[in-house]
Amino acid sequence: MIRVSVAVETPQYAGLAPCLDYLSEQPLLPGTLVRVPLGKRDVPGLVWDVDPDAAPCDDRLLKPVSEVLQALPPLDGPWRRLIDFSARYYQRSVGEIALAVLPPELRRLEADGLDRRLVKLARRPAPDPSAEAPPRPALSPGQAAVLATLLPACRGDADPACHLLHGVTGSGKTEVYLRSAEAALEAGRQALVLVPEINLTPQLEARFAERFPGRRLVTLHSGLTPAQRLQHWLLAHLGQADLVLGTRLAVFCPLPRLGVVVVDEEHDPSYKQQDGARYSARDLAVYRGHLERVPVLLGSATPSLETWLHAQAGRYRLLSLPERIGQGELPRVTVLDMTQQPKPPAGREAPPLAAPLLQAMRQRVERGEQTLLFLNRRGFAPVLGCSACGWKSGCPHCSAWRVFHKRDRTLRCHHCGFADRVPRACPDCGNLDIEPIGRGTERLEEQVAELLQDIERPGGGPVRVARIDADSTRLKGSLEAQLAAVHAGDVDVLVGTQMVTKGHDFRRVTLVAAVNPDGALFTSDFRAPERLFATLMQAAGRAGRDAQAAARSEMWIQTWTPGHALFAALRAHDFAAFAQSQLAEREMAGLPPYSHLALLRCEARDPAVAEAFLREARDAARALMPPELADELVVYSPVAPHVAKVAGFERRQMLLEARSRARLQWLLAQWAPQLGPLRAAHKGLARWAVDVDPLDI
Ligand SMILES: Nc1ncnc2c1ncn2[C@@H]1O[C@H](COP(=O)(O)OP(=O)(O)OP(=O)(O)O)[C@@H](O)[C@H]1O
Ligand SMILES: [Zn+2]
Repeated sequence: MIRVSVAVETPQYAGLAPCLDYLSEQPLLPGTLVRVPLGKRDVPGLVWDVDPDAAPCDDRLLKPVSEVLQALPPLDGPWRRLIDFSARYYQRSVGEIALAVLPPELRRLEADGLDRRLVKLARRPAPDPSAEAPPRPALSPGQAAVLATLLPACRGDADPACHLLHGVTGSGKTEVYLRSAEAALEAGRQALVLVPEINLTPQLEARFAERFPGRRLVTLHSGLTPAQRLQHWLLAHLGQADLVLGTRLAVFCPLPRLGVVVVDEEHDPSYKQQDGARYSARDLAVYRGHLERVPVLLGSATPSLETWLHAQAGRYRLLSLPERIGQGELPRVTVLDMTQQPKPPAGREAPPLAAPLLQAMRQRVERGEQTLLFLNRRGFAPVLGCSACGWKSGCPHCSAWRVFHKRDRTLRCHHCGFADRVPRACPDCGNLDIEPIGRGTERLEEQVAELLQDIERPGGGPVRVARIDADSTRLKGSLEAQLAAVHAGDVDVLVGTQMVTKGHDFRRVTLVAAVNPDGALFTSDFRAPERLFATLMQAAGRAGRDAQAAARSEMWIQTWTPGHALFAALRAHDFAAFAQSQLAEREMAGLPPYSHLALLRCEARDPAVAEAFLREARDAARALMPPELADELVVYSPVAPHVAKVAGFERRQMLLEARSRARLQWLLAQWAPQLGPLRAAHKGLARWAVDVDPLDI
């Protein structure tokens, strides 16, 4: 019998070694999928590289491997190094990450089941390699220049590097992705393309499928059925899929012939996983490129400040597309000072849209063009209140208001999901006059239809108002149908949340308006201005994408803080200026990307339990710190986050801040292993997790 080291899904804090030892009758290559006994169960595991520093143990105590899934080629060395790195960096065990990123179906399968799947897969017809692709557009001069730098690396003829493709909205970044992928494919390699949310951009998938009809394209995201996900993953791993288009989890997809990694909208927060191993797929994509010596292409009109700083410092190669395709202009930005708008009569609510904006919308309707209204709040009203006694629709389980949804007459908590019917009268005083306070997309949709009801469309009939948000797109296929209606011109005004601001190539929209985006600025998160700027710039980018209409395209912003520097930069479409001013502020304040953070989060029913755990964790971290590092590493005391109570659990968090990534990693490597045992001493603690490079603070 031969001893093998196996990664199984045990959390790091369980106090077990990163991999467990088992016995096998035959030698097993690292990366082989096996099933092994653990406790009373049989669990999936991956044979891992033997750690030369591991303590020797007695073979007589070891159990044999239960089953070897021979039919699956072993996961290769670069894949295992990516997992090793992720585990180390995000403070998880190797097995926790390695198994968690396999398709759930694969983890369940036994050897027979896997064999059957593979036979079935082999019977699938391969795409016809002679299928003809539609003619490609001639490159713009900007695209040609960018590709001259990129293509040699995608073919494998030049040194790989990480590139930032900073291209304004509508500058044709997708065409650059397509050509980069094409170069890799022609060199016999595979391309990995990451997108923030695949369902939001069915257009992108369609464009890739259309461009490469003779190639096999697979998608990987959480919306697939377990069987589809396994099938797509297998095709990638077996080298039969040439292109993988997926969300953050696809960064871990095994690709034996990887040739290029593209990360579209690299600034998007959804690249960061918010539970389990809280990894950043964008950051891991960069690491993977480095590891496998393939070029990485990060694309955005509004890069994250982390990426922008890397590009400025020359660590990433900066490629720019400063102009829209067809020399189309970017929309003219108007900042509407809401403090200067006429006051409504006493006792009346101000209208949702200021008169000049409404006028601009009327013009669009009359010309048969579309307007997009962006309001980042779904539901009818964020709160319901009683004017007599001051009662408000709080959530009994969270420190948050419940949102009034008019369509099904419910009050719903967007944090814990708790919902019930809207009361007929105030639950506290019985007053019948309970009113919505504020406005969400549902209400805006209703109000816009009312405000525009007196105008006639050129085609006849009333103005058609539609809404796209998480509520209107709950049913499968409904988002695609609604987007198709917008593309077909069957909608005059589209009201929506962030969902409508991202990535869509709307050809008929000439006016985009942000209705009161200020709220986003008044949070304690230091990234709030960066996020809002990106959102507004992306939203503006949905207007005037048809070069012929670009000159009359506009972006309007209704704001109570028109003096904010963010709006001046937006008016000038000057990302660089905005980034520079934000970076200067961050540097002064010692915030990322000039410092590096880790957060320990936890929750308990009793806040005292959460706080006691964090206080001890804090003291443990401080005890580890040599005095000479006092100004390089700061360990903060526990605090409550913005929404402190969710679903009956009190949340608390504590922050570690370091001058350098290496220092932070050094501290984490010693501190994190202490947290498991520490947690055991705090009965009543429900959950806890270390979040390295947290996004929301
Ligand atoms: N070389 C080209 N010739 C003609 N049309 C092009 C060319 N490149 C891109 N386009 C078209 O220009 C439009 C905008 O391109 P694309 O959607 O790639 O922009 P983008 O930079 O990704 O924008 P965003 O950041 O807003 O998503 C698309 O309709 C695309 O088909
Ligand atoms: Zn709640």
